[in-house]
Amino acid sequence: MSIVQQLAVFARDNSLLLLAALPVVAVLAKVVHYLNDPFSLRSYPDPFLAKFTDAWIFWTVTRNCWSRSVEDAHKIYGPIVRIAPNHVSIVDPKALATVYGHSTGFTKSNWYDIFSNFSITNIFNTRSRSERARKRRIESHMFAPQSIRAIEPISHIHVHELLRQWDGLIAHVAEAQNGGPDRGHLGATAWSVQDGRVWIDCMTWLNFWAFDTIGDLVFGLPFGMLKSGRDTTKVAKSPEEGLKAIDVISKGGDASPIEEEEIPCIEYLSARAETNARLAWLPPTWARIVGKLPAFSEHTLTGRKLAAMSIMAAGHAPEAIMEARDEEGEPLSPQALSSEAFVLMLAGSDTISHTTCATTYYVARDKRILAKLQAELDGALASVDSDVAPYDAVKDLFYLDAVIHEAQRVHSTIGAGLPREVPAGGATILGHHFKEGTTVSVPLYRLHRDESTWGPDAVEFRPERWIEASPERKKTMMEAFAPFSVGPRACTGRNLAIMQLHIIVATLLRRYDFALQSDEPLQVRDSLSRRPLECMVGIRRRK
Ligand code: HEM
Repeated sequence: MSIVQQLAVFARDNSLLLLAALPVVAVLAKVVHYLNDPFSLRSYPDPFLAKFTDAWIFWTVTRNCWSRSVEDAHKIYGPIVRIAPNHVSIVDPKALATVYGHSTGFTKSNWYDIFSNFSITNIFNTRSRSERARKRRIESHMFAPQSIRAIEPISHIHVHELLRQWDGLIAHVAEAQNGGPDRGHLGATAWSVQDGRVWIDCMTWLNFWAFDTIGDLVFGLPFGMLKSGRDTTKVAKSPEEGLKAIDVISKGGDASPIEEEEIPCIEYLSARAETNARLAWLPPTWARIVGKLPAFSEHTLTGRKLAAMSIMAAGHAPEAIMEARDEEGEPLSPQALSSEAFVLMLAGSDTISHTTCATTYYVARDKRILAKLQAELDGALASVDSDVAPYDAVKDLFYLDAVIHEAQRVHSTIGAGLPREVPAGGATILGHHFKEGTTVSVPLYRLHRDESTWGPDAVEFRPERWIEASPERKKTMMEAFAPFSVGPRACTGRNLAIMQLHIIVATLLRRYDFALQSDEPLQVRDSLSRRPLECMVGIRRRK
């Protein structure tokens, strides 16, 4: 009998024993990898499990406390912490320039690979410099200051619609006083009347507003969520049919009508983004296997439905995207167009609604801050004949700016450490040398709350800190403030985001008086984006 045959017989006769040995072998492999220390990271302090496996960070993200857990680890272990066998988290503003800056050669790590629909790369997850530069040129033009200003009137349409709905809800207060109902629903959203105010979940409404706006601004395709009060979007029932239609449209033809269905796209996008942020920490084969387990069945479904949504959006893509060319000078394929549409839809909606919700929460929690902001807005908008604040009238207001900065700092909508790979030849960060291929990140939530930069009141929401600071102090603060990240992979939509935030915060906080139901901290799902779960506010008209 040959040795192979002998092994086969042994395996057959001892299958149970071998099965039992598998976990032991897996653990031993991790311990050997740790002792071998291929990236020379053993000297860095770490949570125990993180020495051996990505399971610590996977579990942290699964429990929806990514930023908070990494912050806790830094509080215990100091500014440089190993959070996975090959991943070091560094809290120091000086590390930002090296890890994310221009010309340092760091690339996005393979954690981003999972963030693609249609299995092709997009502007968010590509690691190719030339592909990213090409796509960025197109989108930089779309989001340049002059392009943004040109679309401001479209942005106003959706703020007007939000005001119309909220004014309608406030009318229930008077009706309830005259014997009308004191609770009910508008679309899928609940309202109730109490203490002379109508109480609503502003997170839900801000989501509707942000999705309608980005759909309209970028694709000329408002979803109509504000009008219906529902998270609902029409998509192609069959993604394949949708792709064929885009192919026809992009070649100048007229596509025949395709069958459509309605999906809750906000719910699906959030669920998909959260699951991706978890699975991305697993090796690719494991991610594929785990993603197919019954517990993740929603993941496959949402992937298909969201693909259909991005296909619909791509069918309406603006000329700038439609005219884009690939490396061979060919027009982008329907899949590539849809993949870009997906990124813009996701990156440009949630982030804005989460930041606006957090700003509203922090301002409503403190009557002094609310009154001070309203006084500034009343002065600046006294002669403006429009319900919606024009950007020109509010873009340079000191206190409004300070409020938005402070909300971005304290809430940190993107609070995670965005993982980057050390380039060929290795890199030295704060005097520590890291080998090529090591993953490093600077956790934004922790950076935004580090007492060594922000002082003993770092966790407090105090907009005044931005106004009182001396020029030197302000410089130090700005160096540690990176809500849109920094360097070549920083947020492409930053100008649009800043304009949107000024307009919506100024308009809502001037028109309405806000109260919170309780002093409880804002509950968030803390994944790649820190998503407020619910924010119940009592509103009434000020004037
Ligand atoms: C308050 C709102 C926003 C915040 C806090 C924000 C934050 C960020 C951050 C931190 C990144 C870097 C992500 C990474 O490296 O993994 C990013 C990237 C990006 N953002 Fe935003 N963003 C906001 C709004 C927008 C808007 C309105 C758009 C466009 C419609 C947009 C489009 C993008 C794109 C395309 C990228 C990928 C850029 C690249 O990798 O080269 N974002 N954003």
